[in-house]
Amino acid sequence: MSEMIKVAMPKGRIYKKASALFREAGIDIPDDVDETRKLVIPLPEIGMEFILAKPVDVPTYVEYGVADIGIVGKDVLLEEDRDVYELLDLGIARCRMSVIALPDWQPGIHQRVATKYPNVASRYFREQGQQVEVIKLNGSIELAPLIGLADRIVDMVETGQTLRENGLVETESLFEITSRLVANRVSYRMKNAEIQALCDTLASVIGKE
Ligand SMILES: Nc1ncnc2c1ncn2[C@@H]1O[C@H](COP(=O)(O)OP(=O)(O)OP(=O)(O)O)[C@@H](O)[C@H]1O
Ligand SMILES: O=P(O)(O)OC[C@H]1O[C@H](OP(=O)(O)OP(=O)(O)O)[C@H](O)[C@@H]1O
Repeated sequence: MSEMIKVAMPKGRIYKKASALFREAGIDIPDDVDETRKLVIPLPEIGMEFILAKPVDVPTYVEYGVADIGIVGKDVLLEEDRDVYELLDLGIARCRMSVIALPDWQPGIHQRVATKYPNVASRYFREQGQQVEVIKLNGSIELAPLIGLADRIVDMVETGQTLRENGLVETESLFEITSRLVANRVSYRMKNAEIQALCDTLASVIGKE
């Protein structure tokens, strides 16, 4: 008998794209979970249980092994630095992580950068030899340069609409971001057949949707 796989699934943007990919691969999962308040969704017919998590917490559940696998943006993996095994680039929820500024931005003596990704931003500016103060925010990051909290931000750009509507410009693109399938290291050994089968099934439809 094959073992049940516990999957940490991020609610929100990624869930919608991931569910389309699963369905394309012939795995029947709910196409939306925004309506439900239930956090643990048993799916015995496909041998899985979904744990509906905040995107940023997915690597934590997987590292601790309370989820065997998870789906998470590369941005979160870069920021959280959790010990998980990155199995597959799903090619979904594509965007980029960039440095963004007001069009007339000039490097000053004391520079401040606002971001949801303080570890990534600090690492990047250190590598560039730029001394900056990094300020952690949790959303609406584009506000920071508009109202004078920071000179620049590090944030996600997808369509560029948020930048355009707020008169901001992208000065550097740091990383291309997509969602990844990650696994707990022990689960990957103990439930290898099931996890590898899922990986192969998803791999066969990546980029086709
Ligand atoms: N335009 C985008 N802006 C931000 N993240 C994006 C974008 N496009 C794709 N992504 C991916 O989606 C993930 C964020 O998903 P979502 O916006 O649902 O969550 P969140 O805002 O981090 O979560 P929550 O609001 O629940 O705290 C990112 O980690 C990234 O990998
Ligand atoms: O290039 P675009 O297509 O405009 O997408 C980028 C925007 O989307 C995300 O914000 P989100 O909607 O998640 O809101 P938040 O910043 O409040 O989390 C991101 O932080 C950018 O602000």
